[in-house]
Amino acid sequence: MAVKDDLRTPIVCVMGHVDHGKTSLLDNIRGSAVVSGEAGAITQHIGATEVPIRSIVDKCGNPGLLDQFVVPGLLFIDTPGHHAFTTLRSRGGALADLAIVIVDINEGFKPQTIESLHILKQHKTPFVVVANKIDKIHGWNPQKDSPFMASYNKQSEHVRTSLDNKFYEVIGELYNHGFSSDRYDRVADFQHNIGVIPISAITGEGIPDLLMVLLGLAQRFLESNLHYDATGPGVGTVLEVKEERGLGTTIDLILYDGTLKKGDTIVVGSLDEPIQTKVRAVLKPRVLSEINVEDKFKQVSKVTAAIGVKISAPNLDGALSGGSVRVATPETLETVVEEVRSEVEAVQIDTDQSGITIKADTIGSLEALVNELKKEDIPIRKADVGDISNRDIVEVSAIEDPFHSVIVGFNVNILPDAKEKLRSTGVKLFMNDVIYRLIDDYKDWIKEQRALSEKTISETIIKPGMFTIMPDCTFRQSKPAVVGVRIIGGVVKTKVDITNEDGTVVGTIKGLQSRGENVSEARTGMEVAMSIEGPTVGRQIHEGDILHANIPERHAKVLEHELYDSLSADELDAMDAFLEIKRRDNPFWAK
Ligand SMILES: Nc1nc2c(ncn2[C@@H]2O[C@H](COP(=O)(O)OP(=O)(O)OP(=O)(O)O)[C@@H](O)[C@H]2O)c(=O)[nH]1
Repeated sequence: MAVKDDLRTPIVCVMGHVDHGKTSLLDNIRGSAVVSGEAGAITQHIGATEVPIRSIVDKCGNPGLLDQFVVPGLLFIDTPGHHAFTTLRSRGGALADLAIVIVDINEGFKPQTIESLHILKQHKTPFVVVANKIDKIHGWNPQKDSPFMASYNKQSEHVRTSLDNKFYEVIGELYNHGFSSDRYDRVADFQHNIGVIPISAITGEGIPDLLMVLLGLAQRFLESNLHYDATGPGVGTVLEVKEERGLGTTIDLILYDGTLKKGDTIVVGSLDEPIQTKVRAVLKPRVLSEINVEDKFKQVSKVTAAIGVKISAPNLDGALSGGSVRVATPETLETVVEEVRSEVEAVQIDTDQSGITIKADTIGSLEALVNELKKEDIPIRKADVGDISNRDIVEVSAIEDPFHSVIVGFNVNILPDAKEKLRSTGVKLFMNDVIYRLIDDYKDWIKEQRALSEKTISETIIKPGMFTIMPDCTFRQSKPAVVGVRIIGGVVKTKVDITNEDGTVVGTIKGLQSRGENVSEARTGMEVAMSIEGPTVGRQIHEGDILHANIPERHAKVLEHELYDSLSADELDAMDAFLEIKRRDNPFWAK
């Protein structure tokens, strides 16, 4: 086997929690690849670093391995983070073919570690986990750039045990999140098991192993996806829209298929109409030897996937981070414009009649947020890219449903005038840079609000209650009548009117006594003495009568529509019995 010409370089993204070492890992991969020799010199792209296969194999100290691989190397996206991962899409999927989730072995899982795993699972992207900062384990004896096992074997028994313990905590946490995993050298089937590699981004220990495992993954799972057509029209994703001196607005993009040339007509995703423009220049970064040249970039006439390049072209102002860039010919232009438009609309338009409003910084992260909210059945009224503006607040404040008078912002800021406006409205705002934190916060808030409003309602609403006057238990005939009653459904309280089986109000409960003590309410099963203002026993009420708490129509509606789920079985029985009486004459009572 040898490198196949029609396979493009797999694209790799590094994800993980803040400070767990994403940038250090990328620096290490970039730096050590540079020093590893001529043949393996890395290529710096715009927004990405390419490590050729030869460099990886050299690093592992086993040139024989070269024959085993067919992919030309690995292209690491230079912007780390799950955010970059979600932003960088290719036709609705993730742009990255592979991912590395980095976790500080001494700190374990953190919110963004978990978020990264969720996102990768959703996109079905193959990944490895690296347990970083092994050099910080107490007593560690660093072995610069050494493969992990060689380094491990040089550690004392005590250090090895300490590493093993921490390592198995990582494995345990992965298990808790639904992933079966093991140390990479013990994984036989990477499709069902996640490989975990202990590394140090500072000393370079374990990095050769990481690169080898990535290559293995690429080869095993991606070969079929990596075929590309070098002569086909270029397709890419916008990494960043940037103002450059002398060039105007430019876009940095990762081209993941086909070819892109100077003079090509391209269609670029935008929140408005897709941008149609002509490539003025295709730019690559200058290499170190050309440092004396003034310009940061050099022009090339054409590039082929996978590569990171900068493009200068007219009218790029509205280009969307994470959006598509596609080369079109006069014949395909119309179709390509339509496809690019529908990619953007698919995220924006797929919203509900009523629901919350969401904002995110890029089209990719907006899509990730929409997906997560949909999974939770949270309705979305409007999904948009950009900071939270005054207009957003005004629009949302007009929504009556308090649960929908909500803005959820992912990785965005609130503009100063909007902040001002927010104070004078009832709009609830959630902002975070971890999607599932946002969702949890929103759900917790809803729960809290529901409980609060149910509590207020249930304190004022008259609940269903049904009781019978027990035989031989008339203690006083009238003014007030005092009788012994048994509660047979729901709850009765003082100051509540009561009706008989005809629906006629016969009096008001004045007091309740249980075992000689005054009580304010009595529940099903209790036998209490009840004083009733109004009736006389033997006339309006009799021993053996079944009587009901008189629920006003408005209360009955609230009970049926809002509190039904919170009523107990016996309360429901009492409710049904009461409704039956009221609806005998008027079937639409409380409907
Ligand atoms: N000892 C040791 N320190 C490390 C290692 N990896 C990273 N660090 C340190 O940890 C800190 C954070 O590392 P970064 O690479 O900036 O982490 P990051 O994940 O890119 O952080 P953000 O970009 O803020 O999300 C820095 O001080 C690094 O020097 C490691 O393997 N060993």
